Amino acid sequence: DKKEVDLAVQSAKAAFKIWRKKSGMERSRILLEAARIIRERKDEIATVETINNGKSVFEARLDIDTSWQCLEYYAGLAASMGGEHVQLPGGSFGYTRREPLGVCVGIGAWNYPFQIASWKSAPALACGNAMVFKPSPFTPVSTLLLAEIYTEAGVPPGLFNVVQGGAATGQFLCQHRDVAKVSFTGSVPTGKKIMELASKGVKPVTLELGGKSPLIIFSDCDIENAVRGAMMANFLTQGEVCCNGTRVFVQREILDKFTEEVVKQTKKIKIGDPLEEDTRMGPLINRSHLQHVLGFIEQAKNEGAKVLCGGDLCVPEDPKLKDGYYMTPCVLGNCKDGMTCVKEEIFGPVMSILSFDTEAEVLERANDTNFGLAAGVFTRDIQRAHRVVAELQAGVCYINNYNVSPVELPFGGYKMSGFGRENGRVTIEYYSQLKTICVEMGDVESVF
Ligand SMILES: NC(=O)c1ccc[n+]([C@@H]2O[C@H](COP(=O)([O-])OP(=O)(O)OC[C@H]3O[C@@H](n4cnc5c(N)ncnc54)[C@H](O)[C@@H]3O)[C@@H](O)[C@H]2O)c1
Ligand SMILES: C[N+](C)(C)CCCC=O
Repeated sequence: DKKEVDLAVQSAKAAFKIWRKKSGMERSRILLEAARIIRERKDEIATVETINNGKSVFEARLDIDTSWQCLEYYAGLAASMGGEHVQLPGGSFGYTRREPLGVCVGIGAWNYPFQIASWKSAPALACGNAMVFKPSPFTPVSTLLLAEIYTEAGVPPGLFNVVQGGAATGQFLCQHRDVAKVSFTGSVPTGKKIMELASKGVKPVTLELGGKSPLIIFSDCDIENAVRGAMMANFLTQGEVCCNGTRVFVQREILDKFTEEVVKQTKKIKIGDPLEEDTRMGPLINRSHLQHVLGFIEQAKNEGAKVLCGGDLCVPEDPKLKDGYYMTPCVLGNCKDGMTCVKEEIFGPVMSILSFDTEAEVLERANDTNFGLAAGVFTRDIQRAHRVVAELQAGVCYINNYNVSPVELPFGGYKMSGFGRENGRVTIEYYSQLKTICVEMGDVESVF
């Protein structure tokens, strides 16, 4: 509630006073220690994440890898954050300092709970800020492990605080007068509300929102690779991934061959207990979301799409899983641009296949959306690959791969998929502010 939010912010504010005085090297050492502990506890954290979210433990381990890698990356940058020196006439000069913002708020979605908390807190802390983080109420647990780890690694108590709650708690955080910035990951409707709330206090925001990304498969591609790419683009974390390439545009010459192979591979995905080593798809986040996703498939059928596989409620054989929120991953054929399944973010394991003939046509159709988070292209023609990504209206573009996320590269959207970035060097700019200092070496030349 409001009182707890205030306590968390005050505690972060007190810790910020200590943390901002530390040198970049000192902050770096503590972040590296936190990264080491995450690596050491990787299996345990991944297990908690699987119980938290339902994704397979195999995949959760990959999320934990990108989390400690992010801490290591910003630990590496912490000591080299600096400004510039500018010479002015008469021996005068100016310089800039890159300074932290203060108490930053992180608000997370439920699909990558530990990873989102790490991707926000690592650059925030590296820049000298404190953070109060609110995970989704559907996945409240794993972020607490991150707080425990930061404390064990040596950050001042309160520097990374976790508050639990839903929309009301998030609103208190966005409106708090001692909060300097809000970084949000979640849906477009919530992102708009957060931007509005933050604007009242003129607080900068980073918005990592939803998507409906295109994946373009040209007939000269390596088909096996393209099929693997399309699987990566659609079925990680039960399809509950913001940057998924759910509009799969396939050039007509290879449509049948590609579709046959993608359906074959989709049917092979092992669904079941996400804690088992060979499971590759667990349950969706909750019953209402499962119904929501199944509803999109019904609507797709009504609008003329053809279910090529999956799309059904799934009851695994294991009796302990009978009430789980499982569904079979779905491939939809005969899709057209105007269908709901092609236009709206489904956030479930549903791939829509569309055919195309020419490069110009597919670019026009791929960009015909309000979203702009990601896009992909599969081709062996390197000139075409670069020409196409230059035209795609998306913040993250993949050539001959999809949904990999090296932390060295910035991640974030165009258009209604948000603004600001996570990861990469540029994110330092989103968690710091620039101070200009102008130094006079002569006398004041007053105009009065
Ligand atoms: N671009 C990205 O990096 C990225 C990553 C993951 C998920 N997403 C997007 O997130 C969405 C799914 O996640 P979700 O269902 O948790 O999203 P959501 O918008 O419902 O909730 C996200 C977070 O915001 C909080 N919240 C809800 N209403 C709020 C309000 N009025 N003020 C402040 N906080 C509020 C929630 O409690 C939760 O912590 C999808 O649209 C997906 O594409 C984007
Ligand atoms: C790690 N991925 C797959 C690129 C997902 C990033 C966060 C999106 O929901």
